Amino acid sequence: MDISTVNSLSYEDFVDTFGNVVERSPLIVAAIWPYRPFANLSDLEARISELIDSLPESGKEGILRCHPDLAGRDLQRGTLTRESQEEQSQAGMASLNPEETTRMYRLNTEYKRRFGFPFIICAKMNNKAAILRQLTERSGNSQTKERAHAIDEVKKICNLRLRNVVLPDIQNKL
Ligand SMILES: NC(=O)NC1=NC(=O)NC1=O
Repeated sequence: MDISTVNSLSYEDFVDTFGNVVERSPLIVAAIWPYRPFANLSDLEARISELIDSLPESGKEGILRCHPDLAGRDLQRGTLTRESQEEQSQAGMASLNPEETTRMYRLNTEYKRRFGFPFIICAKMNNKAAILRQLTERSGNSQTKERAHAIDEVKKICNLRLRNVVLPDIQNKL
């Protein structure tokens, strides 16, 4: 849809359409609906980013805790959201061998024990090797640095999900 269609949505339709651009956190888009009309896709992205940044650290960590592990319980059970399923599969998380699955589980468990939220990376911008490398490298970060890094990844995931629904700005001008 184009940005004028986005701006014409009722808040119910807006939340129905965009409610999962931040994984399992529809409150975020419900909160920015009153900022319409959005000038373009970038404006919509900026409003979401500003809302996230305005949250206290506990709120940011709450967003992080709404994300499923990569190659974790939800993937195994088939209970991932449609978006997460597609993203994780595309990054090879659904086709790990037993050794890789065990390694992901062990690293994810250690990461969650250390930080109190799951390891988050924009799967669509990475492959299996990059994800494992990042999970290892980022596990050494401070709480503050890692929370900020994870929020940046949430925004990348959000922006890609938005592009699946809203035509990028340039197409509106053609
Ligand atoms: N823990 C995660 O990073 N999860 C995810 N990243 C994505 O890009 N999709 C997910 O489900």
